[in-house]
Amino acid sequence: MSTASPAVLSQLTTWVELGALRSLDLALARFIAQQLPHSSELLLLSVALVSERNAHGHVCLDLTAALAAPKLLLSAVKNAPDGVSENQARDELSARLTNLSLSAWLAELSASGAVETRISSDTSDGDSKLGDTPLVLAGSAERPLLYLRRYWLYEQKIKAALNLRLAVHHSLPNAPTQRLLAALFPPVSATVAVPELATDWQKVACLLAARSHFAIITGGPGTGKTTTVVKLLALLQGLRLTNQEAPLQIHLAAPTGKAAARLSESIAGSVAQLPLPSDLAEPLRNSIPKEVTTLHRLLGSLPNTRHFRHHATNPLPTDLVVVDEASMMDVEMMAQLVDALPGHARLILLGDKDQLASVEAGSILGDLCQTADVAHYTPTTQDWITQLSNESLSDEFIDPKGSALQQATCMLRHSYRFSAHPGIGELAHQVNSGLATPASLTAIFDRQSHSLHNLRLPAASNQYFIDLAPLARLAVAGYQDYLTLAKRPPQLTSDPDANVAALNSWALAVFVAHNQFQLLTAVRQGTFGIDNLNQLIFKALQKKQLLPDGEPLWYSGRPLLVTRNDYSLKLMNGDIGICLYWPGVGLRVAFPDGEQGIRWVLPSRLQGVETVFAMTVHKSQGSEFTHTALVLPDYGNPVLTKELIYTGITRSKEKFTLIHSKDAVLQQALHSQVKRASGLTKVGEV
Ligand SMILES: Nc1ncnc2c1ncn2[C@@H]1O[C@H](COP(=O)(O)OP(=O)(O)OP(=O)(O)O)[C@@H](O)[C@H]1O
Repeated sequence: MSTASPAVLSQLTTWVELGALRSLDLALARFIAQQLPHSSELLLLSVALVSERNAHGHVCLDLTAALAAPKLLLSAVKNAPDGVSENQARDELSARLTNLSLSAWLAELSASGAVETRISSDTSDGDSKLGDTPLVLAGSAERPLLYLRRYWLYEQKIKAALNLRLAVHHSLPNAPTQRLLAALFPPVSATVAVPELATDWQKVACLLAARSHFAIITGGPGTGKTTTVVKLLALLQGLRLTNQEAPLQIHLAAPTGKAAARLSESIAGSVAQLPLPSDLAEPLRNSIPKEVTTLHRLLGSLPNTRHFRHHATNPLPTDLVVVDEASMMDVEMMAQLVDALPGHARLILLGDKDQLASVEAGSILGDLCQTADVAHYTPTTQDWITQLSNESLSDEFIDPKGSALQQATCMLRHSYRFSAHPGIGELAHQVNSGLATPASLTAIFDRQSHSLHNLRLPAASNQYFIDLAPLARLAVAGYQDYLTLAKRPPQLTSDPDANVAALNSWALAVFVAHNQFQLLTAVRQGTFGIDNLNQLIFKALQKKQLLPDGEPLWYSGRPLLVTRNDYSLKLMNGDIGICLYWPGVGLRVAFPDGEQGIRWVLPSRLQGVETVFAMTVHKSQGSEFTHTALVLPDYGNPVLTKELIYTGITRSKEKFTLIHSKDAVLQQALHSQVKRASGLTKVGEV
C-alpha cells in the first residue's frame, strides 16, 4: 500500500463520526503518523484496528481472523438500532482488506519502524532484549497477532508467572492427607444416585489444587466452588498444623466489591459447617480467613494512576491468594496480580469459565480453561488421585499428553443449587452447549413452566415498534413488593438507638423483597437500553402509585447501582442501594454492609450511581436474584452472545423469564460466541 497520506486518517475520522471507531483509536493512528511520517496507510489502519479491538475486549488483533471476516471488526461504539452507520464503516473496511494477503500484511508491518516482530517467540524464558516500538507482532506464522506493546507485555508477564508456577508441585504426605480428606469429605450415600457424581469432582479439585502452585477450579453456579476452596484451605492448613508448621498467610480476593462481599458471606457459612477432625477443628477454623477483599484493595491501588503499592519489588506479604469470580479479571489486572505475588506464593483462580468475560481486554479464565470440560488428566495424575482419595476418573478424562495446566485445572460438574430448580440448570446447559435454537429453548420453557417463562413482545399497533407494555407489567409485578414495603417506614420514637434498629431492620426487609426480581438487559443504548427501560418502568410504577409523581431525581424506592468504587464511603462498583425516606428527616440511601447491617448515606454524597430498574447483564455478574428477567433487543448487536444469555440465566435462583420479540435475534445470540483474540493459549505446554 502507499505511504501514509491523509486519506486513511480521513477515512478513520469518518468511521469515528459514524460511531464505528473511538476517537482514541483515531488519536493513536494520528500519533503514530506524526512520530513516523513515513508510516504506510496499512500500518495506520492496523494501529486503529488494534486499538478498536482492545475496546471490545480483545487483547490483540488476530490478522488471520480479520482477513477471514473483516465485517466482524468495527463493532459499534454506539448501538445504532438500524445498524446503518456501522455497516457503512464495515463495508469500507472490507473493501480495503479484500485484496490484501496475510503475507503482504505481515511484510508491511514487519518493515515498519513502529512494529517489533516476535512471531513464534516470547520472553517468558527470560529474553531481555525488549524493543520499544509501540506495536508488537507476535503469535505464530499461521496465526499472527498484532498487539499494542502494553498488552503484549501483560500477556508475557502472565505466561511467565504461570509457567513458573506450573513447574512446581507440592508433595502431599499420604497419611495426613488421607485423614484430612476423609474428614472433609464424609461419605454421603445419596450422592451415588447422581450419575455425574460417580467421581467426586470437589475432592479431585481439592487434591489437584493442594499440590499445585497455580490451580484453577471452575464450575457453573452452585457447583460448590466456594465449598471446595474452603475445604482446600482446610486441607492445606491442616497439613501445616499436623506438621507443626505456622499456618499459611492466605488472602482471598475478587475483582469487584459486590463479588467480594458475596464470597465473604458464603465463606463464613462454609467454614462454620466444615466437617473437621475433632483434634484440629478449632485451630483449623481459625486459620481460614473469612474476609474477602477486592483485588484493587489487595494490591493497594494508588490514586490517579494505574499502578499499585504492591508489585515485583514490593510483593504482597502472602503465601496463597485465592481469586473468586476470576472470569471478571482482565489481562491488566491479572498481570498486576502475578507481578505482586512473591515467587513462593500459590495462586488459585475460582470462577465460571462460561460466564461473560470482563468488560476490559482479556478473558483470562476462558483462555486458560479452554479444555476444562474434557480435563486431559495424565495416567500419572489419575493414579495419584486414586492413591490419595480412592476417586476414579473415567477414561474420557484421561490423556497421556495432558499439559501441566490441565493437571492443575478442575471443573466441578454438578450444580447443587439447581437440583431444586432443574429448569434453570437445563436451560443454562442448553444455551452453553452452543447447540440451542429458539425451538429447543421453547421445548424447555414448556417442560419447566413453573420456573421458566418466555415473554414474547408483540409489535406495537403501528407495526414499526415493539410493544413494551408486557415488559413494563412484568417489572411492576416484580418490583411492587419492595416498593410497597419501602412506603411503610417504621414509626420513629424519642429513643435514637431504637430508631436506628427499626430503620435498619426495615431497610433489610426492603432489600430482601428487592432481591426477588431484577430486569436485565443486553444493551446500554436505544429502546432496550438502560435509560429507556428505566424511564418506562419508572412511569409504569408511578401509574400504580408505587412511586411519587413528577420527575424527581431522588425519591423513596429508587434502586441504585454503584458504578465507581468510592473508598471513602466504602462503596464498590456493583453495589446496590435503595433510597428510602426517614419519617420527619428526609431521604437516605441504604446499602447492605455485608454483615446483615445497613450503611446509610446522604444522597448528595453519592457520585457514581445510576438507577437500576434495568441492569445490564455485565453489571449483574456476581449478583443473584430470585427471579431474573432478561430482555433482548429486536435488532442484532455484536454484544448478543451465548455467554451473555448464559450469564443472564444463571443470575436466577428460582425463576427466569426470557423477554424477546424476534427469534432471529435470539438465534443470532445463541450461535455467537465470545471469541476474544489473545495469545494466552499455550500456558503450561512443554
Ligand atoms: N458436595 C455437596 N453436597 C451437598 N451440598 C453441597 C455440596 N457442595 C456444595 N453444596 C451446597 O450447594 C450450594 C452452592 O455451593 P457453593 O456456594 O459452594 O457453590 P459456588 O459454586 O461457589 O456457587 P456460586 O455460583 O455462588 O459461585 C451451597 O448451599 C452448598 O452448601
